[in-house]
Amino acid sequence: MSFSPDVTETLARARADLRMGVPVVLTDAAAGVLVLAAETLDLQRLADLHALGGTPVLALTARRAETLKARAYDGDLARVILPPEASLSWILGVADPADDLNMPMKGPLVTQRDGAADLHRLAVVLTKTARLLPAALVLPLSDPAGFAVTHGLTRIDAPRARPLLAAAPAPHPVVSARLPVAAAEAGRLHIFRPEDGGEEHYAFEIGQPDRDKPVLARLHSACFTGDVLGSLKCDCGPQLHGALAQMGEEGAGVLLYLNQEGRGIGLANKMRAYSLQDQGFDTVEANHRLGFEDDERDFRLGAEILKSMGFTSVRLLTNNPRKIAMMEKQGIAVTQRVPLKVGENAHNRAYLATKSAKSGHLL
Ligand SMILES: Nc1nc2c(ncn2[C@@H]2O[C@H](COP(=O)(O)OP(=O)(O)OP(=O)(O)O)[C@@H](O)[C@H]2O)c(=O)[nH]1
Ligand SMILES: [Zn+2]
Repeated sequence: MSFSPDVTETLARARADLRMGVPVVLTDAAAGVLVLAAETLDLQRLADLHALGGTPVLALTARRAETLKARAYDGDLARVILPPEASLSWILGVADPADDLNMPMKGPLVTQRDGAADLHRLAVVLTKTARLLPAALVLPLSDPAGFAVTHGLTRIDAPRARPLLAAAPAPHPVVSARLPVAAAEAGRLHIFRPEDGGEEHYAFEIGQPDRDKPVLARLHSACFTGDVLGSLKCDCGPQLHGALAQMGEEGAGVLLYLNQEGRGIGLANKMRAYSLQDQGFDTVEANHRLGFEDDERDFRLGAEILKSMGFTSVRLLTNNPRKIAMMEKQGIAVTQRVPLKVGENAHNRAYLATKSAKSGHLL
């Protein structure tokens, strides 16, 4: 029967569970673990976790561990051993850097060095892709399959899930309609939806670009603060409107609006990063203190959408060489980089300078 969810669907369920604070079970041939997202943990579930016995660990990225001065024995990952009866605020304090400067002595944190960390790594990836703080409580289970059935928990078979997490499913076109806008009356908005029920992405097509020629294109990542509120902390709003204006003037172009808010960490985490920036950290340091990489976006998505619209080459409006490299790697030729230098102001000058110094953005 085809009624049961497949691995992609089960992963989407697991993310929704973690966002609600519901645990999930991860298994492979050798072991099985119970996983709870640190961010959505509550007192009752923490008490129940302690009552199960065993030694839970808090799995963190090596980025977060570095700030906490905890040893990461698993390369990109650290497994912090939970002190007996660790409190909810202790766990949140380790996961969330908001109070790092007020409470610099969270440790010393003892980290685990023996045993496999593969399921822990998957747990952290799940919290990241659920747009939560990248921190997961992990407890080994003796009968993981039975535990999942008894408690009605989503169970994920790690070996089958990993390849899917490495390559997000390509979104498929759902609908498109004519949409005249200020920059161009001949506009058409296309909606793309991923198979896993995740965020939809949009392509705004201006005019009728010739599919046999390089199209003027922009891969724009969502920025609610800049695009909608006109934030002065970044240059996203002026870039969005500058790109549309240029396409309008040329009479043809395609603007992809990718829902990868905050360079892929989500709006809540971006606001956490902004709080850290108010404490004096730059945009890259703030991401790292939270446990994220500088840029968590998957630009393959944009290439997939362009291909499904029939485009094979672009004149790309960007200052980011990584976008160009990723397009080329995914089989979209970038015949020209069209610089998009707009919107510099007193508030975003340092941000733009950091992007050029640390993230390779072109001036
Ligand atoms: N994490 C984080 N994200 C930010 C910050 N400021 C802006 N963003 C996000 O950064 C992304 C900027 O996207 P883009 O303008 O498409 O990308 P870019 O890498 O600057 O490249 P180009 O604009 O093409 O040169 C958006 O998703 C914003 O929400 C910040 O301080 N921290
Ligand atoms: Zn922005």
